[in-house]
Amino acid sequence: MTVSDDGDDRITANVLTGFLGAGKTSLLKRLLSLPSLAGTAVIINEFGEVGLDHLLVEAIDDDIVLLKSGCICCNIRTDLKDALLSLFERSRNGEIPRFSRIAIETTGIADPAPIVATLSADPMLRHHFRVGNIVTVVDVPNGLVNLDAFVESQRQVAVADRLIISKSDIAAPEDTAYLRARLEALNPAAEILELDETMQPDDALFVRDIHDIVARGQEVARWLKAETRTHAAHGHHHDHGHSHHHAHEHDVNRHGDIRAFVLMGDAPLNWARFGLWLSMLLNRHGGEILRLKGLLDIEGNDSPVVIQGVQHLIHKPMHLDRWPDGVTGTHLVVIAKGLDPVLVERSFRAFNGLAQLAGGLTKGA
Ligand SMILES: Nc1nc2c(ncn2[C@@H]2O[C@H](COP(=O)(O)OP(=O)(O)OP(=O)(O)O)[C@@H](O)[C@H]2O)c(=O)[nH]1
Repeated sequence: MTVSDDGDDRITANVLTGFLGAGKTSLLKRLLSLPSLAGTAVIINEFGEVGLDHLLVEAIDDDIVLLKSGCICCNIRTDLKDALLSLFERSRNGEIPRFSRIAIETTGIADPAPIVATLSADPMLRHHFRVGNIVTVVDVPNGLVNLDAFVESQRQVAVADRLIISKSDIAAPEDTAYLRARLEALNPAAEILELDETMQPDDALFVRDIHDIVARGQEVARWLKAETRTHAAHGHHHDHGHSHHHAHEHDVNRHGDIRAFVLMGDAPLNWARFGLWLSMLLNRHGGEILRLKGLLDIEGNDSPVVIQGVQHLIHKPMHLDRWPDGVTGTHLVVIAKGLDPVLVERSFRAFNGLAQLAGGLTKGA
């Protein structure tokens, strides 16, 4: 086991998700061939009776646990827990090599949020594991259709820290560009990388995350870019009647009722009051909030507090040693399904003692 920069010696669990056939196993194989990721155990959740993927991931035979009892998100969270704890025990007993990281590849039709919830909410699991980057693969040939047809596909994109566009080698460049625009609109805080099967991924995909002190500033800077993106998307939305737009551009923000927006604070927040507001929001709307990430300006603190969560779970807040260049004030990126950003913004401002904005929300997508 390795001790990370922040002194946390838990095993990092990376969730790898993406729709059926998107290229998850292929990406995982390439990642596991990197020397720096050699000490990675794998759990693959197969939908259906016969699991084949484990035959494809040869490098790591013994450390693979195959969950066959259906979709991980609805009925086998106990299996996931058992599988994780069993791997942990076996490595501690010396039956299998020690591992410092675990990759959980989900079935193509899973909503990954409950997997993250299992990892972060179960006290035993939380003691041994922490959630690292959630990586979602979306392929160009089928990605758009899947996004339109399946809410699971939208959710996979919405919760991701990294979005991988696959199969651009067999697609038209304009389709790849359009998919990228859709992904940016759906999850403006994620990093988007194009990686086809012939390209070797960087280990940073798994390794560089918000827990890494060196990467933390960069990671937060990316979240803050979301503000510009949601803003641009918002403006775009109002523009869509103009005839000079390419046909694709008309519906780039069409992703059901999932949308990203940014809450901004123009004065320092009271930590207790903010915590209460957030608890109330998550109690009531935890299922609708797919992802929440941000930087908080807290009364009495010179530097910002980083906060992030998936659905109703908020990870332990972390400090950033200084404000990123050019950034001041609270910025909270919310990706939610079926929530009216104007109402969330109103309650955020009212509860935290901030003046209401004239004209309502200014930064919504
Ligand atoms: N041309 C091309 N083919 C790819 C790429 N990535 C994956 N494939 C192929 O797509 C097919 C499906 O890839 P997998 O890695 O098995 O996809 P998966 O997401 O694990 O699939 P399921 O586990 O069935 O959901 C395989 O034949 C891969 O070789 C890519 O970037 N370009």
